[in-house]
Amino acid sequence: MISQDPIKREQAYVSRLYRRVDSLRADTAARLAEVSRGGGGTAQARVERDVAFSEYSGKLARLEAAENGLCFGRLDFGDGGQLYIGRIGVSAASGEGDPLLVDWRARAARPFYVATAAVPEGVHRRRHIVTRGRRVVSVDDEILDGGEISAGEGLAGEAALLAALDAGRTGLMRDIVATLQAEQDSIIRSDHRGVLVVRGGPGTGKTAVALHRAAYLLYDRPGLAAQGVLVVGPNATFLRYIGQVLPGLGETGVLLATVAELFPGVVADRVESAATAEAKGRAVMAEVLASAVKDRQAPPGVDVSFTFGTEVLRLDPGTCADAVTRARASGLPHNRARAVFVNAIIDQLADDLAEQTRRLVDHLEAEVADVLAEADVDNAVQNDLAGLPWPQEIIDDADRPDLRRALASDTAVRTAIDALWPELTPQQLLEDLFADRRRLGPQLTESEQSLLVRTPGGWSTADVPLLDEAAELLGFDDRAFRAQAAHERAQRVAYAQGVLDVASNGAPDELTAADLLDAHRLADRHQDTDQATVAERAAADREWTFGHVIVDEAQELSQMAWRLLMRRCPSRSMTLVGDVAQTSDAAGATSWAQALHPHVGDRWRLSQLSVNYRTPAEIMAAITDLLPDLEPPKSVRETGVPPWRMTTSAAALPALLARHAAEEAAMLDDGRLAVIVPDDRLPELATAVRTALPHAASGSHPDLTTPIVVLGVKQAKGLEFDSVLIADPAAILTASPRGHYDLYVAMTRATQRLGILHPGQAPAEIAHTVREHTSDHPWREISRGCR
Ligand SMILES: Nc1ncnc2c1ncn2[C@@H]1O[C@H](COP(=O)(O)OP(=O)(O)OP(=O)(O)O)[C@@H](O)[C@H]1O
Repeated sequence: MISQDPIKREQAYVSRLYRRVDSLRADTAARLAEVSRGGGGTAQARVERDVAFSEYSGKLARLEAAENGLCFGRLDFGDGGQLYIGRIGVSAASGEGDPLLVDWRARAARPFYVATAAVPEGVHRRRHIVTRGRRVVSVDDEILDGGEISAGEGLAGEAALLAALDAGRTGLMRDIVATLQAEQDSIIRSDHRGVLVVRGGPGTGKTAVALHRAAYLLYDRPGLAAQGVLVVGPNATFLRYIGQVLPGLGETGVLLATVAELFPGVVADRVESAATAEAKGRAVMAEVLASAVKDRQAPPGVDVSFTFGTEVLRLDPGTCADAVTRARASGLPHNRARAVFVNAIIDQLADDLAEQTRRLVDHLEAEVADVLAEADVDNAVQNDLAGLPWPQEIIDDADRPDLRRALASDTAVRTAIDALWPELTPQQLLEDLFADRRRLGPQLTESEQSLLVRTPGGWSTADVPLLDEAAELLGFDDRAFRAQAAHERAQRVAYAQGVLDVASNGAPDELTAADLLDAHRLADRHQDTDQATVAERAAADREWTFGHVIVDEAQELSQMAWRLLMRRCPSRSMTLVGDVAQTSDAAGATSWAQALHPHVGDRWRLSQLSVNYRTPAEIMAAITDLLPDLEPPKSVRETGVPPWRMTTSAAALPALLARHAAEEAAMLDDGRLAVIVPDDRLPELATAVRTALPHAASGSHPDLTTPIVVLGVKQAKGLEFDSVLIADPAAILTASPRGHYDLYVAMTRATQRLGILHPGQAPAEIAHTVREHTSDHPWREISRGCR
């Protein structure tokens, strides 16, 4: 029993914290308003204003985000010291003494997550403070240095953790800063700079850990915010589900995207078969594309001739082949190497033209000499004729640039060059490649070629990594652009340094630009003023490279998608989370080593999460026959509510599904129910559910915050609901070669209850592990039986 005193005591402290945060907020808002009001002025004043604006608005966002659950813990140390832990760091108004609140990411906060009775880390008591709004509703203490090791040893703040896990779901993922567990904390704070793989079964907190690691790195590595963090998820529904976690932690500079969204300007909405997508995802496609580009550089087998003015110019295959060799030897991508090719061709044409002209002049001279010899012309006239400017003096070295320019701008010459080495966009290259099976090359089998050939129009998700690969191979001739950008940036840095020098001469207690930034960051900020956030700029720029990339459900990525992501992160500072057993995409990874070896060899680190926080033990016991070789993570809790299944006929399934969904919906309070169905039955069964529950959400972008949602099994990946009702498990099992994994994902989405309706006999995979129910009201009876 907890007496009221600790609650009162903590309330007093928490209220004091909120007062301080309110005052910081008011102060920051006032400064922001002041900055926003200022207009015009010198360039220097504008730079200072932009800097202050972005700093104050960031600070205000962090203060606003900390409103809920501002303070959630207290550490009492054996030596009498005390620390309060919360979402942000808060210092006293005087700026002196210990902080009033320590940011959960600070080193000092670590014992809150990792101290145990076995290794108390100097902590006497760990207190979880639970608040509702600004009110403290309970506290929960653990004494760590008392010599007793409790049954829940291994879990930090067991009561607070279980309360969080039992709470109803809202359709949006929540942060877990108050109840992070030690194994999760050590991954979040890992100082590993390269690729960190986080492996774990369903519900082990992989997604939560990945997002908290992003927040931690942004706190711990100050330069990272400017480079940006990319979080890649498997689909748009999942990204909406996790979308509030980082803003809720005060971090907004993170781009959340699916792979399909990573080629700016392309909307990947073309539908194609799983087999085609799988074929497009294989690494061999990189070779196919490289060959496709080479094909477009192939020298002709016969002479190419065209007219230039009155001359007929000819390019023989040997000349073209030499130019191709020189261009390829440059090592530049196709479109940039084109300049080398064009130079070589124009050089050759200019030589040919000079040679033709010389021959013409020789011929003319000979003719004139003959005429003169035949005519009786005196010496003086002969001398005058010899002094005339003959054409060979027109095409001398000084004239060559003009001649080259004339050649290069001549339409016939350009048409000929375009045919030999065309400038290509990634879209053109791919359209042409897929339009003609002869272009598809020897790396692919006949059946693979058949999967890829198609009529033009639109792009699929699996096309995006191919477009990106093509963009790399083709390049974009941006030398002039880059030189100009480098020059402008150097000017901005010099200018910004001047501003900082002046700004740092202010009064000692005034916040100045120099306190916040160095000249380089200031210069970049200044450039960004009309460009919104780092995330928005990164989203619009295919060549943006991120400081850190997080991939959730990383097992879903094809080899071609891995290549794209590696290009976005040359530093290879990455956190990859996933469960290879949950791969449903046939192009996805079956082992981490296989996926990563081509990019980082064996230079990656593996961490493991071992506890299932989502799925209760009763439901985990039901999946043992589904994937018998798999060792599932241990559930942290039991609910006492076993899953159930019910036999029906195929004809009766839709109506029965609607009825059971409605019955469960009525029992949900404010929780969430998902009806998970085979992908190809989604429209039909969603319509059926809506006859009983008209507000049930479904479709390609269902609103997960509605109480009932009907999802295809692939859409359910990564999500969770209080209750799950699965329809037609046999169809899920047989829909794809990875059907077992799909049913495994579906069954592990529930935090409380699971029901399964199967037309005909139950599939053997669940027949013995899930109890059959024959009554009309299984939800009610099972819940009643458990009371
Ligand atoms: N330390 C924790 N405190 C409170 N809740 C937690 C904790 N760890 C995980 N959870 C909760 O457990 C649930 C599962 O977490 P999460 O979705 O991150 O798991 P996952 O491993 O990504 O699952 P899956 O691979 O099955 O999609 C979430 O509701 C998450 O908030």
